[in-house]
Amino acid sequence: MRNGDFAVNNRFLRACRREPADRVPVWFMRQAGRYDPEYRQIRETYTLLDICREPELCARVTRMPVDKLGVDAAILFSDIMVPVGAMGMSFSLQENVGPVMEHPLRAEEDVASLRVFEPEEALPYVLATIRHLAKALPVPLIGFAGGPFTLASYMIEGGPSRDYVHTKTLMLARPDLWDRLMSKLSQAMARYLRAQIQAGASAVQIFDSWVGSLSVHAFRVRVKPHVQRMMADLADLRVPVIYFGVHTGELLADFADTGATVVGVDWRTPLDRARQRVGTSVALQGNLDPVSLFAPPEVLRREVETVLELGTQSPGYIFNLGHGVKPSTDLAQLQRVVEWVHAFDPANSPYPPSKEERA
Ligand SMILES: Cc1c2[nH]c(c1CCC(=O)O)Cc1[nH]c(c(CCC(=O)O)c1C)Cc1[nH]c(c(CCC(=O)O)c1C)Cc1[nH]c(c(C)c1CCC(=O)O)C2
Repeated sequence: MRNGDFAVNNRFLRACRREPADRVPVWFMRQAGRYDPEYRQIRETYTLLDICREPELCARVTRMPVDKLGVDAAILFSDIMVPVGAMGMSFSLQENVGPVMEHPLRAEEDVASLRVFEPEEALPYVLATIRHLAKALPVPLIGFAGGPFTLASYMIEGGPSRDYVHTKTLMLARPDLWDRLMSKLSQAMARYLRAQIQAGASAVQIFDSWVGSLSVHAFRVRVKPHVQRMMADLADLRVPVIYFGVHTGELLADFADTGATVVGVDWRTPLDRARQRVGTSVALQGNLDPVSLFAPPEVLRREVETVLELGTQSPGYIFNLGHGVKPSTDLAQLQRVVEWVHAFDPANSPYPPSKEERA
């Protein structure tokens, strides 16, 4: 049994499929993290990668926001860099910086030596965590992987970047090598996501967080075919696949055309405009500005309702932030947001859905 099968009426999975749900479903990117004092306490003893390698602890951390916030889905606690290690590249996760590679990828041989790993052999602890969670969680579990552009950017830059000069230079100067790198990354991540789904994940999200740094043309020619292949590789499993990045306003139509079930939207693009761009074949997820959580509650409430009103104008909507929860966020603000989202009645929205949609 796949996690989530227990609830055919599950609101998160229903919204992914653009089916009517009793309430608007809500979860938060980075919902397990430093805003939670209990998480910070665990991090005093364990590194992030220690947590990932310890299935019982990792399952506990994954579950914490479900119990504390009342969200409608859990996201596996891990990091997009975990499978990069399994591909043969060493890295560290540096506090307030992000992933830093031991040796950045630059040459032909570096791409050739990347391993398209076997998930059960290379990352058994991730799959053990999912199996553990699939039995115990009261809500669906979202598995995830990094998108090929975002993973390539960390590998090539050697760490976080503002302008992706090395990454884009390789893409422009060596399109053949770039395509080989994209092929390996998308194949490895599709296999990894397949293994997560087979272990019990009910949906998966591809975090291509930084792909919005590309022009529409570069995305179409150099990245989109690989994302389409990933989606096609997973299609037989029939679970929702969410594709997300920031600064992707101009890419949204192409995102919808990858074969994704759900398109994640950052806070810059209003959801009604996002809907015009993606059409009606996908669900939308997003897109409250994570900084809104620092506003006084009454201001936050208006921000949440604006997002809800725009999101619920068409079927298939999942409330989320436009990017991850910031570490200094107040946990009580997240609790309030969940409460307000669940109290929201799409029928009382200024843009009520049709009778058919609410049937
Ligand atoms: C780009 C990216 C990374 N990792 C991830 C992305 C894509 C999402 C995004 O765009 O934010 C994905 C990720 N990383 C983590 C999760 C866990 C699940 C969840 O969302 O709750 C997820 C889904 C844990 C983590 N991964 C990381 C933390 C930070 C806290 C810690 O070190 O314990 C967490 C909770 C470390 C990390 N790892 C990465 C960054 C930029 C950082 C932050 C560095 C810092 O601010 O200290 C790479």
